Amino acid sequence: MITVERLTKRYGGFTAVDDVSFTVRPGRVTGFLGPNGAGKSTAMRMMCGLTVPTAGTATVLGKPYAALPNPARHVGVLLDASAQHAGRTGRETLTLAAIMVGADRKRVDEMLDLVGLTPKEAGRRVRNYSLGMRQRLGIATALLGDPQVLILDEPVNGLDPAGIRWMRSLLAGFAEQGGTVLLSSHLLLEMQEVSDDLIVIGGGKIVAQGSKEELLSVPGSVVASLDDVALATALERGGFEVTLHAGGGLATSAQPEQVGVVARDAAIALTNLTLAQNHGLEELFFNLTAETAREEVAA
Ligand SMILES: Nc1ncnc2c1ncn2[C@@H]1O[C@H](COP(=O)(O)OP(=O)(O)OP(=O)(O)O)[C@@H](O)[C@H]1O
Repeated sequence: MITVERLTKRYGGFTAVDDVSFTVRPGRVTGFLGPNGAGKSTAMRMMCGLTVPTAGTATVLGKPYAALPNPARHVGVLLDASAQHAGRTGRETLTLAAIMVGADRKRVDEMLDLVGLTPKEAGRRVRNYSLGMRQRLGIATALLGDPQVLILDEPVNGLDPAGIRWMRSLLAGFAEQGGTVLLSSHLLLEMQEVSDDLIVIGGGKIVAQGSKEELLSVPGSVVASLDDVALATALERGGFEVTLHAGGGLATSAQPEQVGVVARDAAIALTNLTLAQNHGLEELFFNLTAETAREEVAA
């Protein structure tokens, strides 16, 4: 469990993270989404004790990260896959991490195997790794201490399609065993696939949070009839919201069967009736962050 309460970070007069509160639950994969500069990395760094908050708190498993005894045993962190020592081999990187964490040395081979780095690749220096290989090594390091919580900044960045699929099943498996996963990504469709819960941030503020189902469900219908004006009046009288649909006809908060009943009672013939289309995370993302994106353009 990660609990963030009223977390704020100011750099001079600029507020990078603005009074942010959320909970990341165990047993779930939580996606942290937002446009460039939204404040994702800053918030994650504060959760891991790397950036000091101006105000508010972030706790992991009930304690500030820095107060956890041997934190890598509890929290696996991957904030910047490029930040690994370029002159060491992958195996050396993991072996050193195992010594520091106090993990059994045989975990090194287990983790290399888990993240799909071959013995030959593990023997190469990190400076010769592709971004995807660095991500795999970063994940191996994060998992080394057998943590209950994972905090991963853009972990699928640089992974090929097979790597993305592998990461998806790894994170789902981790959450299934009761682990807590927070990951940020720009890959909206990927987030839609992998996440159970979503937190959307824009301009340093949380603009939406909830389960994927809650955030992506668009209850309602699109309807056309022989008399849309009369149908709109009848629907509104029934307590439903009605707007003009961009593609013609009406969009309403009423479910198709409710539209059918209203139309029947008002003796209006329908010419088309469909469940409202769910345009997915991409549309949600652009709608929710449009205001901050416009501000950025205007600035
Ligand atoms: N040390 C710093 N000093 C001044 N401003 C900073 C500092 N660190 C981050 N910022 C600013 O805070 C804002 C949020 O940055 P952050 O890296 O958290 O965004 P992000 O959502 O992770 O973006 P991206 O997706 O591009 O990585 C940006 O405008 C950034 O320039």
